[in-house]
This record gives sequence, structure tokens and C-alpha cells, in this order.
Amino acid sequence: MGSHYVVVVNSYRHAREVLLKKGKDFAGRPRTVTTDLLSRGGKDIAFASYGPLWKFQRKLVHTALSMFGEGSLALERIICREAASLCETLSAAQDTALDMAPELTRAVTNVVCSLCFNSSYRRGDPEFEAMLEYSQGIVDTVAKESLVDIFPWLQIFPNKDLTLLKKCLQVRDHLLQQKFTEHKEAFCGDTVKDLMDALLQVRLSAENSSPLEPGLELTDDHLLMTVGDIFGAGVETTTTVLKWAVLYLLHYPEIQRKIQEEMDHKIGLVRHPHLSDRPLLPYLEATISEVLRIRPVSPLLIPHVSLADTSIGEYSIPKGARVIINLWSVHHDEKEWDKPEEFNPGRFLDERGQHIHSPSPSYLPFGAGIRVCLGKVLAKMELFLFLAWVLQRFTLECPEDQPLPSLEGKFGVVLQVQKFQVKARLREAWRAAS
Ligand code: HEM
Repeated sequence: MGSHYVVVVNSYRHAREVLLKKGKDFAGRPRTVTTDLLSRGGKDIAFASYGPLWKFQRKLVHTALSMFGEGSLALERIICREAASLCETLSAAQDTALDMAPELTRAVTNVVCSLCFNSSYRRGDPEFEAMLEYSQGIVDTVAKESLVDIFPWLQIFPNKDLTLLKKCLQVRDHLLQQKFTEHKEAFCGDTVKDLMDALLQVRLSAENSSPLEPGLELTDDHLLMTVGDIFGAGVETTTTVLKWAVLYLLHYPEIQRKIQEEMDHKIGLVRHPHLSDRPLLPYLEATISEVLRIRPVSPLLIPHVSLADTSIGEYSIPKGARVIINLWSVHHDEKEWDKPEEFNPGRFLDERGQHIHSPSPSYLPFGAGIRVCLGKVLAKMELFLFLAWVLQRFTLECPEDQPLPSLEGKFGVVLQVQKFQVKARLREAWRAAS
């Protein structure tokens, strides 16, 4: 189980040392009862681990993403299709109070589903409902940082959370297995439509020509977990950032108005927004950057583990220590951010009004270095397109009979937003133009 040291890193200097300068020393992940369950029995096969396969998996996922060409038309088309469907739902629910959370989750899930399985879900699809339920179950139970992860022998006692987690994982594995079987049956080796096909193709060519190095065998479990991880990491995170963005726009209608003015001016109302519009909409980009700063989805990143005796600054760190990067404090450091509690997209703009990606080194919403988020580019594409599509058409408001929802998060695997409702009002300008 490694050493019992837990190191919490609060400053960006030390965080950058851990992630960038000494990234290799700190590239491990802790293995706990929960992560073992998540990764199909604790084999070294998931992104939750640091086995020999981890690098290989990262490369495979990169290959699959670049097949779609991150930032390319194929992925953009998928996201726009989902954005259009989201706007339709908002139109249908117009002027009534709506919980946007399931709609955002469906939109983001469908993007990941298209990427992984070349399939998507309609509203109310029972398979989708099952998926929603199991994801929530996993988020709720993994979030609890349960005592069994600290004292594994507690497993012998009945444990409601572990039972629920196991049940949810059974549903997840059943769904993944089903998709996998369908893909294996249909796969002919020459067309690659999604991540699952890309993985099958790598395996096939390894079997036929250049065998993989020892330790890199791609069993069914490996392939399933690679896809499972992309689901686990790609849905809840992006959806949560979108929920935070909507919540902040309810609190700051003047910021919402400014985004809409920028859009009206630069894009107009006759065509929908494209990815190539990103440089034209610096205020929207700055707002997204500020949401990622003020409410980092992963306020403690994912825990790292030291793989050797090493150091952080003047502190010696033994091999096996758990290293927690406190991203919350990095993003709220008063020495680096003026009034860090204030929601102010302006800090991500230069004097000419252009978007600055990182105005301070104390900004790491996707981590950094060799464990940096694998879906960063995709996530940014989704955040931009979903918000641009919605705000071009709708003004988001808090229903009159309800108080403004709380900006306080619920700590979990991700920093969760508490439930809230929204009224999406079709903009006069949009109505008049269409
Ligand atoms: C706005 C949305 C997202 C945010 C804020 C985010 C943030 C993060 C953070 C902070 C980490 C941990 C870095 C570390 O421990 O040093 C991470 C890891 C990861 N993310 Fe994301 N993420 C997002 C979306 C996505 C998407 C869409 C995907 C996949 C398509 C994805 C895939 C992953 C994977 C696989 C890892 C683990 C990488 C590894 O351990 O090698 N993420 N993400």
C-alpha cells in the first residue's frame, strides 16, 4: 500500500514542481479499495493506475482523438448536433422552470458516446437513463472518500456505499461489454469509426505483424477500461463546468448580456457559432476560463503518488507518498489573483480585449505535465460550442418565484453544483431574426 505519508501542496510553485519539473517522480496514482473496484478488479489497466499500459493507453486515446482531428470538423459536427438538440429542448420548455442538469449531461454523454461507440441517445432512452443512474451512483459513492480506502480491512463489514458502488459498476460493465461485443462482431479492420474500433485495430495489427512489448498485451479488459475511463473522466467533468457556467450567468446577468452583445456583433443571428469563431469571442472564452478558475471541477486534482524518494522544494518526500495538489488554493491565492472570490472574466483579457489563456502561473484547471487531462482540447471545444449556441438564442434567468441558487459547491469526485432550475427565455433579437 506504499507509505502513509500524505503531502498537501498549496502553492503554484510547488504544484508546478510536482506536475512539470519532477512529473516523472510524481506520476503514480494511489491504489485503494475504490479504485480497484473501478478498474475491474485492480488490474493495472486504468488511468487510475501507473502500470506499463498507462502510457500506451494515453497514446491510443490520442490516436483516436486525432482520428477525429481534435478541433476538426467531425468532432465539431457532433458537438453542434448535440447543441442543436439542447436548444430544441430549451425551446420546448420555454418560460417554464427547468432543471438543465439532465439535458447538459445528455448532450455531453452523447459527444463522448459518439467518440467511443459512434452512437448517441435520444431523450428518455432507457439505456441512457440506466447510464445516468449508474454515473450518479458512482459519483456519489466515490465522492465519499470512504474509510475503507484508508483502512482496507474494513471491507469485511457490510458497507452500504461499497454495495451501491458495486451495483453501479455492474451496470456500467454490462453496458460497456454489450457495446464491445457489438463492435467486435462488426469490426472488419479497414474502417475505424470510433475509439472502440481504433483500439481493436491496434490490437489486430499487433497480433498480425508487430507484436506488442511484454506488459502491453491488450486484453478485452484493457480495451474496456480504456473506454470506461474516457467515460468516467469525460462526462461528469464537462457537464459540471457547464452547470457552473450557467449558475454564474444567472448571478451575473450583465456578463451574460456582454457575451450576447459580443456574439450579436461578431457572428450575428443568421448562422450558428463555429469553432473557428473562438478568436472572435474573447469575452465568452474569458468567461469560460474564469469559471474554470473560480470553481475548479477537480479542486484536489486526482491524487498523485511519488514513484521514488524525491523532494518538493526543501521538503524530502519518500517513495509511495500520496501527493494532493490543492488546486482550490492555487486558484484562490490572493498573492496571484486580485479579489479571487470575485467572478471577473476581465482578468482573462489583455488591454486590447483579447483572451489570455493563463494570466498567472497559478492556474492549472486541467493539471499539467505527463498526467495532464487527456480530454482538455475536447472539453474546451464542448464548453465553447454549447455555451455559444445556447446564449445566441436564449437568455438564462432564475425563475421569479425562486431565490438565486447557491454558489457553494458540494465536494465530491468533482466539485458538484447543487440542484437548481433555470428559465431559458428566447431572445427577442433571435425571435425577430428567425
Ligand atoms: C472541463 C472539463 C474537464 C476538466 C476541468 C478536466 C480536468 C482534469 C484534471 C484536473 C485531471 C487530473 C490531472 C492530474 O491529476 O494531474 C484530469 C485527468 C484526466 N482527464 Fe480530464 N478534465 C475534463 C474533461 C475531460 C474529458 C472530456 C476527457 C476525455 C475525453 C478527460 C479525460 C481525462 C483522463 C483520461 C484523465 C487521466 C489522465 C491520466 O491519469 O493520465 N477529461 N482531467
